Amino acid sequence: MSQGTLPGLGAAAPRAAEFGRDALVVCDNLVRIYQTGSIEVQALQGLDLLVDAGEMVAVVGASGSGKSTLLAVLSGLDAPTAGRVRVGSWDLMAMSRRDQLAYRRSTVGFVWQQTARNLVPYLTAAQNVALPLVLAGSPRRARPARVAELLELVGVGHCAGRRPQEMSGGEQQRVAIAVALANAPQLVLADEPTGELDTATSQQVFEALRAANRELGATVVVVTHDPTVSGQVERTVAIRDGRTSSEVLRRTEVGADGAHAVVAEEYAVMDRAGRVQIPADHRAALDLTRRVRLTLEADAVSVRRDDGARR
Ligand SMILES: Nc1ncnc2c1ncn2[C@@H]1O[C@H](COP(=O)(O)OP(=O)(O)OP(=O)(O)O)[C@@H](O)[C@H]1O
Repeated sequence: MSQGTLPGLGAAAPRAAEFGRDALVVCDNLVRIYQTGSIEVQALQGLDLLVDAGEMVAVVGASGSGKSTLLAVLSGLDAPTAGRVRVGSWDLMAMSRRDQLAYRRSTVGFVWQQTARNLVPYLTAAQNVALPLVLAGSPRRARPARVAELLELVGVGHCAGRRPQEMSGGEQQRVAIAVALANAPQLVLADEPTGELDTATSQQVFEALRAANRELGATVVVVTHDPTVSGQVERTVAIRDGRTSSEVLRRTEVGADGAHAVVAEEYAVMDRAGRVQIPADHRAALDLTRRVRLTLEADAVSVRRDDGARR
């Protein structure tokens, strides 16, 4: 090969597209190991997740599967042990303390499960929503209109002058969403926001998150055990053992009679190394054990039991 061809070859070689280049949230092979004494817990074990700007995504999974750890990483409160995590233009692995503060004030809003943790108890709803505006140095004159707009958006304008103990749990959570939205974050993270609420109240809190998504364009990632919430978003991501294992996509179809029906389809998630987790019930039904036979077909890859000698 002559030396003269090398620059030409370099120019022609396709560059591997960066994983999730156009996504707002990129989690690439995230690992989080907690060390308590001699015990090591792998809370995230190579988790990949992409969320596009404007999406509303529910994250579900058994207790201990790593959901809260994922949200803590995305909120900038916790740092992963390895991997790559980016939100917008922020590389969360390489943030100084000052960056972390700026990130939390400008880019991300957070709603916790415990209603008491979200609001300052001795401030009214309006004062709670104004607080992040004050901390971000927003002009004093613009604040009352912004506060009123946000409280109206989440349906608790009537609570403006009340302190948290003078509101129901659902009202407090909706005020908490308004607080999270105050500085117009690109990303809103909610960890079990309806965990302490009954079904009817959960629906109101979910509607407030949906308003943030649809009307303000905020991208929302909500961790939930609540089927009322996970059943109403277009994408539900399931986490198992610190990895994304499956996704349910929902779309609305209009039938011949004009009626709307939601169609939900479940997909397994393939990681970047090509690994797919076969659900336990599928494995049990076909007695799939350690070794399986893979066959490439015209439009599918089949997975069959190894009927050869068991070793
Ligand atoms: N600070 C910590 N120190 C040690 N281990 C931790 C810590 N935080 C979480 N873990 C462990 O990491 C794993 C994942 O925890 P995580 O809270 O992310 O799960 P989760 O899916 O949010 O669970 P839940 O639904 O019960 O809130 C668990 O085994 C948990 O015990």
